[in-house]
Amino acid sequence: MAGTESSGRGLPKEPFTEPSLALVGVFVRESVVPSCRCPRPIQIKLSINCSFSSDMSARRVVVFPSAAELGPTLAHLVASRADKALKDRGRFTVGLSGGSLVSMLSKELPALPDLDCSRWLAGFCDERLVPFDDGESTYGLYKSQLFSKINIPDSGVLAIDPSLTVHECAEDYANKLKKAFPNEDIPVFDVLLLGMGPDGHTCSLFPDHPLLEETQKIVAPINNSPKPPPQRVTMTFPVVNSARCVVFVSTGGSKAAVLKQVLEGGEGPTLPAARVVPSQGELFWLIDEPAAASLTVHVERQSTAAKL
Ligand SMILES: O=C1O[C@H](COP(=O)(O)O)[C@@H](O)[C@H](O)[C@H]1O
Repeated sequence: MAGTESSGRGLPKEPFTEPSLALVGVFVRESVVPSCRCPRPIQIKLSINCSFSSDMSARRVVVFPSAAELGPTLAHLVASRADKALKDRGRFTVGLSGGSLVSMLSKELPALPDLDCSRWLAGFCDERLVPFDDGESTYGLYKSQLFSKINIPDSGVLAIDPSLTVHECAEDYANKLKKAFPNEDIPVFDVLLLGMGPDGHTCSLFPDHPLLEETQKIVAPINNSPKPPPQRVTMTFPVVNSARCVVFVSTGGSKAAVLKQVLEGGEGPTLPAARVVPSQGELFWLIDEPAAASLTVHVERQSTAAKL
């Protein structure tokens, strides 16, 4: 929706547009129609409802010429939210995703000058249930490509235990999150970094899967992932939508069709990525021109390292 983009915590940016406006006028008076003998009250209700969904007003879709030009902005965004979190709460909590994000973050974060990750707590939005030395292990990839290059302590990384069964693993990881967020029923991450598959999945929340309706668990097991490997654990929507800031990164022409469906809607059930609507947080979609090729919604265009 053009002109209703927002920069933070659901507050409209510019031009100012009240996200929800409801005017209800009720007039009650006695009948003054001479021919009417009964002094029955006449009640007229006027109702004007202008509703803009707050999720739409909070979303920012930012398009870069290429993935290479998007990367530095992603790193700046993470670093700026980290600075704020460290000032406000003394630590920065971030949820990482696998897939194409691993290499982008591993290149861009260590390139930032003066990045201090000593008070970071990094978890995983989803994880594949494979040994850490398997090429499919998201933790394994981040350990070798990113954690080895930044000063995050081992205690600052919340990893799964791949020796457990998938159900035990989800429960164990949920307990680790609860321990890390002792004052919150649902962990509130400062930033969640998400990817989206060409089928519209995000985390390991796949289209038409019963896990999309999970409201009780904060982490769920999945035994039948349509994308290999089949056994995974994933954060659920209650956690994803509680974050202070959610950042999707989606690049390449193979994402164009699904991105259009997710950002503009269409026929059929709402895809998992479109169900990411932080209840009070920021929502960014950082995409490149090939991925944005079919979009008709309002987008912001940036050519180089932008400060978001
Ligand atoms: O399997 C997964 O895929 C998604 C999307 O990955 P991408 O390579 O298309 O960006 C990823 O976000 C998720 O963490 C991962 O487990």
